[in-house]
Amino acid sequence: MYERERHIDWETYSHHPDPHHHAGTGFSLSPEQGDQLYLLVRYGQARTVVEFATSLGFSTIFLAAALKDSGRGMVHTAEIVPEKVQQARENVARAGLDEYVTFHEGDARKELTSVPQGIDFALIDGWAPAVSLDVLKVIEPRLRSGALVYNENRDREFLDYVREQGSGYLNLPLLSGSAYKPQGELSLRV
Ligand SMILES: C[S@@+](CC[C@H](N)C(=O)[O-])C[C@H]1O[C@@H](n2cnc3c(N)ncnc32)[C@H](O)[C@@H]1O
Repeated sequence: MYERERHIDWETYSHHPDPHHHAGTGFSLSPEQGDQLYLLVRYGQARTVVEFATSLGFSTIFLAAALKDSGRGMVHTAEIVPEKVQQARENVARAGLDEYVTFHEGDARKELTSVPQGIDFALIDGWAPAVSLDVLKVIEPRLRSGALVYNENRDREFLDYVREQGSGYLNLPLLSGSAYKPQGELSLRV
């Protein structure tokens, strides 16, 4: 899944805002961050997990593995690029985790409105700052008290929102130990 990323010069890289321009590139989080997600989901005994966005299914696999290893649960994951959804389905199936994943193909702002109440854990990793905050607002009424939200890209609008006084979140920058994706933001819904 890292094949194309390995050839990107991140110093000079300029991101095209249309996700359909990147059908073959995962922009996947690091294995270290995958391990962090796995641990957080296991520790929180999460059952209902939401993910924005699937991409090629790398983070989905860590989230679903945590649910499988703790006994049950479902990852509801949304992705707007159809080719990526297809590849992610194959990757998740190859990992033997398809019964723990519901794929939502389309815009996460619409697709994630059908996720059930009582979300325990959410990964926000869309690389689209305004969309990240929109997605948080879509799922917010269904976050249980004590739910964790992990924003992988620390989007500015998102950080301003969760850090505002009285926001209903407690926040913590989380180091991943990875040079590629060094830091995320973990927010607890109070
Ligand atoms: C950084 S990648 C996600 C990486 C993934 N979490 C992983 O670690 O494997 C961001 C993804 O968000 C998708 N995306 C961007 N805007 C979206 C939207 N409005 N709805 C759904 N997916 C979107 C892109 O197509 C891209 O695949």
